[in-house]
Amino acid sequence: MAKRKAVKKPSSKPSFSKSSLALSPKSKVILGSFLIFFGLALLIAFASFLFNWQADQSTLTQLENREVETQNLLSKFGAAISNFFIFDGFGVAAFAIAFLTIITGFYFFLSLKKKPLFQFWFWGLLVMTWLSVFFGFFAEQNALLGGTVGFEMNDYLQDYLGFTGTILLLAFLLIVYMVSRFRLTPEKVINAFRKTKDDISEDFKSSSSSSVSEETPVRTNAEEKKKEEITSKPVAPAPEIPKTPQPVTEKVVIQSQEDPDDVAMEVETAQEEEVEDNLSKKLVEDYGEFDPTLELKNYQFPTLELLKDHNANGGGITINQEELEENKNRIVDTLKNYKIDIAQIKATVGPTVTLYEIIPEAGIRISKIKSLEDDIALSLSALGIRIIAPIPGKGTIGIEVPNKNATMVSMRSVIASPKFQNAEMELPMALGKTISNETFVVDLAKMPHLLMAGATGQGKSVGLNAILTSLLYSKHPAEVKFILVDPKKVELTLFNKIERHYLAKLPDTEEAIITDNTKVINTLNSLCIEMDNRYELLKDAMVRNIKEYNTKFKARKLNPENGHKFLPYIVLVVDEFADLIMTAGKEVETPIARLAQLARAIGIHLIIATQRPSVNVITGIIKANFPARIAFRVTSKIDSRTILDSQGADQLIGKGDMLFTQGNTLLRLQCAFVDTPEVDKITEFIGSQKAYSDAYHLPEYSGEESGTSLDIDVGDRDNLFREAAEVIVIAQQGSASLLQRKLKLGYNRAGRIIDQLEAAGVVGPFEGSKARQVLVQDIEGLNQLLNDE
Ligand SMILES: Nc1ncnc2c1ncn2[C@@H]1O[C@H](COP(=O)(O)OP(=O)(O)OP(=O)(O)O)[C@@H](O)[C@H]1O
Repeated sequence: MAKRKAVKKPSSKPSFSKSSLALSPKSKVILGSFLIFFGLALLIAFASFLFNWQADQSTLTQLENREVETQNLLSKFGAAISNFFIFDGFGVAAFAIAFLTIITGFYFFLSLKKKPLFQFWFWGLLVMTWLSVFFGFFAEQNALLGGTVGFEMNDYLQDYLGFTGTILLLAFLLIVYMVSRFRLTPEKVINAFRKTKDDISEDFKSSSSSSVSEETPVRTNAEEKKKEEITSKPVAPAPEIPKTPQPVTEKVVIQSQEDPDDVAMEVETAQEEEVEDNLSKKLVEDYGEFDPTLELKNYQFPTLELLKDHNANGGGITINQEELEENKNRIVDTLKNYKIDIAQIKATVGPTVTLYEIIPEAGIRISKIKSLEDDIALSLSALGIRIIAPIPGKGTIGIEVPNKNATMVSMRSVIASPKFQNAEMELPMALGKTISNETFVVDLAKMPHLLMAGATGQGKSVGLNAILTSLLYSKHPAEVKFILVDPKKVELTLFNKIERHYLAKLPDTEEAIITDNTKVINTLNSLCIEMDNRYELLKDAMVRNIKEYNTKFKARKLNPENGHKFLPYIVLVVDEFADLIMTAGKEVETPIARLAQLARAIGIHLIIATQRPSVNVITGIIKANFPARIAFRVTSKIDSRTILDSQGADQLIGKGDMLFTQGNTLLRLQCAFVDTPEVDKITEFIGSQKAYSDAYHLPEYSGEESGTSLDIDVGDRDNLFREAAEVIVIAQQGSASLLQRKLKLGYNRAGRIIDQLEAAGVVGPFEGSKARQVLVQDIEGLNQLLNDE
C-alpha cells in the first residue's frame, strides 16, 4: 500500500537560536522597569504637550540653548519627543505608543509570555494609524488631533478616493478590525441587543411585582448567588483543548502505467499523529504546561517551625566512650568463653543501638556463632540484642547492643535533611535514621504497598504519623489524596482538618475518615472501581503507569473532553487491620488483595498496620503482595516470623525501634518521632488555607444488597421504625443520612431502618447516588399503611 510521509520543507527563514535572544531574569526586571518608567514619562510628556504645545514649539529650534525654558513637565526632552510623536507623527493617537511601552515593560518585568505582546503591538500600531487618519479627516483644522501623518494620509486618500470614498474606506477598516480582533459577528450584535431588551423588560416586571410578593426577590437573590457560585467556581484546572482534531487525510491516485485502461485506485492515508502532536505543542506554547496545582496556587507547604526538635543537643548523638569500651570487653569475654577469638572489632553508634561488627579469627565457623546466638545474648544480658551472622555482603558478624541513653530522632531533623529535601521520589517517606545515623528515605510508590506490625505501645501510630507527615511536607494537595481508616476512632482524627485538601471519600458520606467497618467495605470496592477506571484511562492514553500518564497530560496530549484528567496518587491507610478482618473477613480481604495485586501502576498504594500479626490476619495472599514491611517490637518470635519471615522483631526495644525490609535484607531503623501536638499544628496550618470545595470524590459504589427484594419480619423492626418512617414521610426524602442526623443514629442502624422501610413499602428501592423515592404522601397515608399490616 502506498504510504506517504509528510516531508518537512527546510525553512527558508534565517533561524535564531532562542538562547541567544533570551534574557536572564535579572535583566528582564531591569529592562521591564525601564520600559514602564519610560512609558510613564511619555504619557506625562504627551499629556503636558497637549496644553503647552503652542508655547513649546517655538523653543524646539533652540534645544541646545540652556537658557530657553519649556513648559512641558518633562522639559526639553518632553517637548521634543511629544512634538515628534504627536505633531509630526500620529496626533493624539500617539498616546498608544506610551501605553504599548508600559505594557511591554510589564511583560518583561513579570516574565510573561511574549506571544500576546506581539499581538498588542501589531493591533496597537494599526489602531493608532487608523485613528490618526480618522482625526485627520474630521479635524483638519486642529493639527494636533491627527498629526502630520493623519493629515498627509487623509489628503492623499481624498485626492484619489474623494470625501465619500475615504469615509467608506475608514468604515470598512473599522469593521475588519472589529471582526478580526473581537470576533464580532452580526449574530453576536443582535443577541447582545436582544439580551439588553430582555433584561430591561425583566427589570421592569420584577420592579412592578416586588410590591406584590416578598418571597420573589429572596429566591432571585439565592438563584443569582447560585449562578454566581457556578460561574465563579475556581476555573477547573483542565487545559483548554479544542475538539479532537480530525485526521488529515491525503489522497494518492494510483494508476497502472502499463495498462492505461486500468481502473484508478484512490488510497487515503491519515496523518493523525502529527496533527495531535502539533496541537499539543501549540497548546503548550500558548498556555504553558498544564499545572495541576493551579487551583490552589497559593497553597503553602507546612513550615519546619511547626515541628519540634525533641533533642536538647540538636539531634546529634552523644558517644559514651566508657559504655563502648565496656560493651566491647563484654562481647570479647563472652565469645572467649565459647572459644571464639576475635581478630578485629568495630563499633558504629546509632541513635538507639550500637552495632559492633566483629571479624572472628580464621578457622572459626559462622554457624558456630549463629548457634550460640541466644547464649551470647544472655551473657550480654541486655534487652534488644540482635545478632546478625553474617552481615549480608560484608563478611562480618554484627551484634546490635542498645545504648544506655537512646537519642530521639525528631521528625524535624529528618524532614530538614538534604536527603529528604532533595529526594526525587514520587511519594517520599522519611522513616527515621539508620544505625549509622543516616536519614532513611524511601519511595512508597516503589514499594508499592506497606505492611506495618507491632505490639501495642511500640510506636505504630507514631510511625503512621511520620509517614503521613513526610507526604504532607513533600506533596501538594493536587498530587496525593489519603483514605484514612481508623477503627480505633482516635488515632487519625486530627487529619479531619485537611479533609478538603488531602482526603478522599465516597460521595454520599459526611466524614472522610472512616471509622465504621461497613463503610470500609464500600470504600474498598469503590477504590477497585477507581482502579479499573484509571486502567481504562491509561489504556486509552497508551501509557504504562500513572507517572507517564500525568506527564502526557501535563504536556496537553490528552483531551479532558475524553474523560482524561490529572490523576493524584491515592494512599489508603488502615490503622487496625486485625479489627477489620475479624469483623468483615473475606469482604475486606478480597478487595485489599485485588488492589494490592493490581494498583501499583495506577498510583493507589496501601499502608496497612496491625497489632496482631497472626496468620489469620496477615494471610498468605496479603503477605505475597506486600513485599515492604515494617516491624516494631512484637511479643513473640512467631509474630516476628509472620511479619518479617524471620525473627528479630521480638528482640527490638520498642519506642520506635524497628526493622524494615523491602523483600531482601533487614534494616534496623529508629523511627522518627512526631508528637500529636505537632501533627495538630501541621493539620491546622494546612486546614486554615484555601481548600477545594469538597474532599476528592471516589466513584459511587452501591452495596451488593441493593436492589434485592427484602423480606423483613414486622416483629424484627427497629424500635425507632415508626419515628423514622414519620421523619422520612414529613421530609419526603428517603435517605439514611437524614435519619442519622434527625434521630442521632449510627450509619448501620440507619441503613437497617431504611431497609425495613423499603420492605414496608414506605420508600422505594436503592437508586445509586439519589435519595430513595418516598412512596407515602403524608402521615395519614403512613398510618393507613402501617395499620393495614
Ligand atoms: N519513634 C519514637 N521515638 C521515641 N518514642 C517513641 C517513638 N514511637 C513511639 N514512641 C513512644 O511510644 C509511645 C507509644 O507509641 P504509639 O502510640 O505509636 O504506640 P502504638 O504502637 O500505636 O500503640 P497502640 O497500638 O496501642 O496505639 C509514644 O507515646 C512514645 O512515647
